[in-house]
Amino acid sequence: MSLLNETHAPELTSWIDSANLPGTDFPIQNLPFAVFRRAGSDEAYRGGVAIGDQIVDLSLAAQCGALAPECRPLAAAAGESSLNRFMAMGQGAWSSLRLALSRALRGGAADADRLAGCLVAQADAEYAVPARIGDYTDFYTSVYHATNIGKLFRPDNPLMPNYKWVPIGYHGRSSSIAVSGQAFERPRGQTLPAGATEPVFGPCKRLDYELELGIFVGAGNPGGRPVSIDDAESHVFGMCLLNDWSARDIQAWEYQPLGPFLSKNFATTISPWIVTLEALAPYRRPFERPAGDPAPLPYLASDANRAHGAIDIELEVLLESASMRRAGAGGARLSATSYRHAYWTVAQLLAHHTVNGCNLQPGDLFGSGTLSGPTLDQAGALIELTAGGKNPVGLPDGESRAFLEDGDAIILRGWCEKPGSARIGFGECRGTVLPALAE
Ligand SMILES: O=C(O)/C=C/C(=O)CC(=O)CC(=O)O
Ligand SMILES: [Ca+2]
Ligand SMILES: [Mg+2]
Repeated sequence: MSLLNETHAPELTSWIDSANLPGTDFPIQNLPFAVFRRAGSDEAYRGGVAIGDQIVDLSLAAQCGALAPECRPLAAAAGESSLNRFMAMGQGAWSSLRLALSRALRGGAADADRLAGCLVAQADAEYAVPARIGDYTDFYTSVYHATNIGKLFRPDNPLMPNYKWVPIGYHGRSSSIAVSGQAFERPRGQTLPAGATEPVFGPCKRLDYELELGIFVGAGNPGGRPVSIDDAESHVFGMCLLNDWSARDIQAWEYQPLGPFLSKNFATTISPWIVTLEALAPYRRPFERPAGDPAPLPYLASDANRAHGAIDIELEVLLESASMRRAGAGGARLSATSYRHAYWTVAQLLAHHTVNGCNLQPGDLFGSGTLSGPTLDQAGALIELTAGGKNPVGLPDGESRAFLEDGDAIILRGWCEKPGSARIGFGECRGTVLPALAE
């Protein structure tokens, strides 16, 4: 069965000119969802869809008459101050609204003038976390990250024997997830200095980022009713960029035996735009395991997952120091990789999460886990790029970084691109480190 439909046709163009420019993240084939309002206003936040450099205000679009009557309740749900009710409506609803918007935004659309009255420029907008995130789970799906970081934390046993059998994850903290633009104080906590036998308390000295994708659950499942691998993707609303800020010195001291706790729960930043799985359909590819690796257990395997379980999403991390920001120089690229290197697919993560009877709810969020690729320049965290801080990376302003300094901003970007298909972009995810609170 083809995953493609008329909304993916590469020749489609919009009556909004900026959506037709080469290199835009948001052509008419993308149509990602966010929650926004005019920056600095006290307007209510509402749902919108990106098109070029504009946002279609879905709360207005539901009433403007440009959409077919049967789609207006869908636009009204997606136009609320969080996307949860729309997410709960399921894949048929998401697909119907996407098709209606695609048709209404195409060149020559009959009611373009009505929809034109529902546009807000992205340059004038500010964003909110797009859903009420009830529960947040962070996975560990890059075998390269697991091996690299495992060597640093557990030199004798870098890749644990369970890794190739079970998708590893931990339960994170949903209420400290914020949208791109987040700034947070450097965390303080307990660490064990090298060679010491007792911990000290103070500001984190090894603050790191993690390049991840976020996966938003759409339709949930009741407790006791696992989702099969073949149904799993119908429960996924879409994907965003995610930075799992990590205090490595706090992590190294606290993580055994129950996993990360205060080292990762102080801040997590996501991009405002959620790109639907439907928009990503042209970039699906076969999911392959290296020869000799064990076949997944049957509940984690299916023909469809093998045929197109992986997704080719290009990813990059940039660092902008305070001095680079003052100079207006923009960020410098630290690394780039692709989501196609992941060891577990989105469908496997969701099937695994529910296999014990665990329920998922609309708006729940998964982190993919740090997305490091096979070579060192594809590493998704500083601890890997700098070999635990031993080999600092140089920056264009002459400074270097073993770990993050106060004032540093980390910018994540993601996009899909190939000949014969429209570019599908994720926008950006930016977060800034503030100095720690005074002792
Ligand atoms: O290997 C470890 O002990 C810990 C690794 C992590 O930092 C956990 C994590 O957040 C998982 C990931 O992002 O892949
Ligand atoms: Ca992580
Ligand atoms: Mg985190």
